[in-house]
Amino acid sequence: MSTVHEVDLFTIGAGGAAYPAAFLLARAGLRVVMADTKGVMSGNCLAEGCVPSKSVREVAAHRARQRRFSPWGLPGELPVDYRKVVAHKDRVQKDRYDQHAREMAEVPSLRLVAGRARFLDDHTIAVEGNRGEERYRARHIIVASGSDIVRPSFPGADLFLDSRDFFALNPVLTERPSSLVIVGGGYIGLETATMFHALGTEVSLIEKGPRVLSGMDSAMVKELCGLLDPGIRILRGATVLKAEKTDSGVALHYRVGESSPEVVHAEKGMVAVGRRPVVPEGFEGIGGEVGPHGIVADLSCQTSIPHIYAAGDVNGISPLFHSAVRQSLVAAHNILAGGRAVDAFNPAAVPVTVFTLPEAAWVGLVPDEAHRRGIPFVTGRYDFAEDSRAQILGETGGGITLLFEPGSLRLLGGTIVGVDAASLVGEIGLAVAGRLTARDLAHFPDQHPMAAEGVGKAARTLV
Ligand SMILES: Cc1cc2nc3c(=O)[nH]c(=O)nc-3n(C[C@H](O)[C@H](O)[C@H](O)COP(=O)(O)OP(=O)(O)OC[C@H]3O[C@@H](n4cnc5c(N)ncnc54)[C@H](O)[C@@H]3O)c2cc1C
Ligand SMILES: NC(=O)c1ccc[n+]([C@@H]2O[C@H](COP(=O)([O-])OP(=O)(O)OC[C@H]3O[C@@H](n4cnc5c(N)ncnc54)[C@H](O)[C@@H]3O)[C@@H](O)[C@H]2O)c1
Repeated sequence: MSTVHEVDLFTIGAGGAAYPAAFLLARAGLRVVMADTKGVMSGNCLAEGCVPSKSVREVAAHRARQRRFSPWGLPGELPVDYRKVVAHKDRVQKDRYDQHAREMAEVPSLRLVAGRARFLDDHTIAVEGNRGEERYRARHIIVASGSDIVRPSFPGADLFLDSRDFFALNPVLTERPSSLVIVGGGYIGLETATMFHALGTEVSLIEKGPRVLSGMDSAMVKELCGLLDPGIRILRGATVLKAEKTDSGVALHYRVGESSPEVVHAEKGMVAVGRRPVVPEGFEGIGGEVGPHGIVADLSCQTSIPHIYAAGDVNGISPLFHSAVRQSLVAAHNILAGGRAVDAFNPAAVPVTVFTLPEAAWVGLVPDEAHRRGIPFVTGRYDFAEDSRAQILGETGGGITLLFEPGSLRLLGGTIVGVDAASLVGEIGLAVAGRLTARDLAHFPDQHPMAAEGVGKAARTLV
């Protein structure tokens, strides 16, 4: 029988849902071990998600902006050397892995073990790694095992790449395809479509639902779709029938509604049809509750087993990196409080951005949700057509829509489509979290000439 290591906190996974808690509790003097199959800290955000996809996206955004600037004295069409784009992406990933290794080295009481963790009982975990099995007995556990790619099952789907093939370190895709067909019109499909179109690839996107970005506010999505480059071919309500290999790449057969089957040819295909939570082996066997969106946890991140917390993508509450980080800290605070729920995750103040070109972002209450829940609201609106920064950049489409509680004019939420949306949503989110009112926003002297001026101007339509 191997030794059982006694620890205060054990995390399954070492991504954004794990390491903020691990660092906090290790610095507080607790014995902490993180286990991750990758053997490094950072999870999928750095391995194949947020950071690498946005490293490629920013190059594409620069090229799109350069093309728009061509009437104003800059050469228009920049050539793209995609191998160097990938090299940049890989370098950012490596730099961040090095940075995280240095951060780990500063906290000697924190250990990271490489291997797959599984529950033996509600306090005991086995980790299967290169050196065989190690066992840990933990007072507290955070399950932070994240999510993984869903691969669709249509015939020939294995011919298609996925987001890992595009964005992992040393990825499968190293050359820019001349044409790309993407299955799935969610976050990853639409972000990838707009970035590769901006890099010069001919892009078709096939979405099975009646609209792309389903589940997001319909007015915001409609405004965004009106601003996407019409050169991106988007087919909605389409059923994929099969994919085949051709001399020049792939052929995807699909049908829209009841119409006759059609085919799209492309050099490469990508599937982006969602992610599913990864529940560690043994969790259900020890009585842990799992629902359709992953491990069932409340907003204090506690599961049905009081000393086991679940944070990040694995609980399906808000599958975003910054939500994972916040939930990790919520779990840590509640563990430090002896299992009492002294802290809770607030899903009503989480900024979200779809990093398309242009961007769309929202936080808190949005019109569709307000209608669905019967919540009354009044709106303040600012069009980027009037905005000095938008005019300077030639990006005058879209605008800011803020939702306020009638009477008190407390800010409940907002949507932004267009210039700097991903940055503006942070300011609006902080105002929602801080329970600010239209008057507070109207009186704040946002900087000129930046798009944030629009936040105050939208509020001033009501006070
Ligand atoms: C292409 C792409 C782009 C994205 N872009 C954004 C973005 O711009 N902004 C944003 O906020 N979010 C983005 N996301 C989502 C973001 O990556 C996730 O929300 C975030 O990584 C969740 O963190 P996590 O710690 O919960 O899980 P993960 O990052 O998935 O980490 C879980 C870790 O646990 C490990 N693990 C799993 N099971 C076990 C086990 N049994 N034993 C040991 N280890 C295990 C996994 O290997 C993994 O390293 C993107 C995702 C993708 C795929
Ligand atoms: N900017 C961000 O914050 C960001 C960026 C990328 C990913 N993410 C995270 O990653 C998750 C996964 O992203 P995703 O884009 O893979 O999933 P998603 O759930 O956002 O979208 C999947 C889309 O694929 C469609 N679909 C499913 N099966 C299909 C089929 N057979 N044919 C055609 N369409 C089909 C769905 O209707 C849906 O529109 C997101 O939910 C999000 O949590 C976040």
